[in-house]
Amino acid sequence: MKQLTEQLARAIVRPRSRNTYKGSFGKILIIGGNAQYGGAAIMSASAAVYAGAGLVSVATDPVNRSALHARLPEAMILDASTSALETAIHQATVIVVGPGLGTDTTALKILKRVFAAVSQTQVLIIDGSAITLVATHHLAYPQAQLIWTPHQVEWQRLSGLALAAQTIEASQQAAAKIPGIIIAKSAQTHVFIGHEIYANTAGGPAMATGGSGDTLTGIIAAFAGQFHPLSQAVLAAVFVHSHVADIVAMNSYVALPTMVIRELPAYLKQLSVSAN
Ligand SMILES: NC(=O)C1=CN([C@@H]2O[C@H](COP(=O)(O)OP(=O)(O)OC[C@H]3O[C@@H](n4cnc5c(N)ncnc54)[C@H](O)[C@@H]3O)[C@@H](O)[C@H]2O)[C@@H](O)CC1
Ligand SMILES: Nc1ncnc2c1ncn2[C@@H]1O[C@H](COP(=O)(O)OP(=O)(O)O)[C@@H](O)[C@H]1O
Ligand SMILES: [Mg+2]
Repeated sequence: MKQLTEQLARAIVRPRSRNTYKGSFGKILIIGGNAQYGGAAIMSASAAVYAGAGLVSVATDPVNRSALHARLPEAMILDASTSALETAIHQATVIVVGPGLGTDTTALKILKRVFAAVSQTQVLIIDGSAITLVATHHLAYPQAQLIWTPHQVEWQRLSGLALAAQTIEASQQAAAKIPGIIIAKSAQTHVFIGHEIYANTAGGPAMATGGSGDTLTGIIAAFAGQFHPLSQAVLAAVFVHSHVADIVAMNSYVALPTMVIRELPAYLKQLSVSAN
């Protein structure tokens, strides 16, 4: 087992080349946020913008329009229930589906449309409600570069492993049957990539607050849009999310997602200029 450390993040978060534009840093589409959980999509999109994504769009319930624009004018918005969803999917390089999507029939319909529209070259991050829907409805895995971000209960649904049975060995065996990268989130997050296992060295109980996982999806998306190879970008994102929360937690009892998001640009700048 390998450790996820700052060294890995430092190696991938480098200064930006001069001859670039917004299209050079990923076109991210976040799909989620129903009428109840609009905040989840806003946190995911905010994390993507603050982690350096070039362009971020949010496909959501239209009820979230004013809140999203007020909180995050950098993001574009579309109604997830219209054919604008398919158009946006085709234009995106990295897609997140699930934060605050919900698990009702509307959510299931949206998820099936996403799975039908994505292509093999696109990165698809499957989180939260989308994981629950895949597990409960036994959906076929889509053709894309998949990244799964289950918390322990979602991992139970997806892998069939009860919480007490989620040993590293059992989780690795279950992960091997699912295509893509699995980020098994907990107080001790493990990332399963092929035959390799990475243990996160950062993070703590200040992160135990709603929206922490939604925030992680945005950071992964932004890193996948900016840095290569994908596996290193994902590993760096997991570390950076938790490490920035640790920085916030030095002076704060809770590392609220919005606080972590606000700290991202300064930490990424620091990483990019520090010697390897
Ligand atoms: N502000 C917002 O809009 C928020 C929206 N959220 C969205 O709400 C939807 C449901 O997410 P939930 O995470 O509640 O998922 P679930 O609906 O799957 O609920 C998981 C349940 O298991 C419990 N639990 C026990 N052990 C746990 C563990 N180790 N890790 C996680 N949960 C554990 C939780 O308390 C919860 O009752 C997702 O789409 C998510 O993105 C949440 O992220 C919270 C914040
Ligand atoms: N006690 C803890 N120690 C370390 N990390 C934690 C702890 N509690 C939560 N986290 C992290 O916070 C995130 C929670 O994700 P998730 O449960 O999906 O949140 P949400 O769906 O509310 O956004 C994960 O990245 C998890 O590793
Ligand atoms: Mg979650």
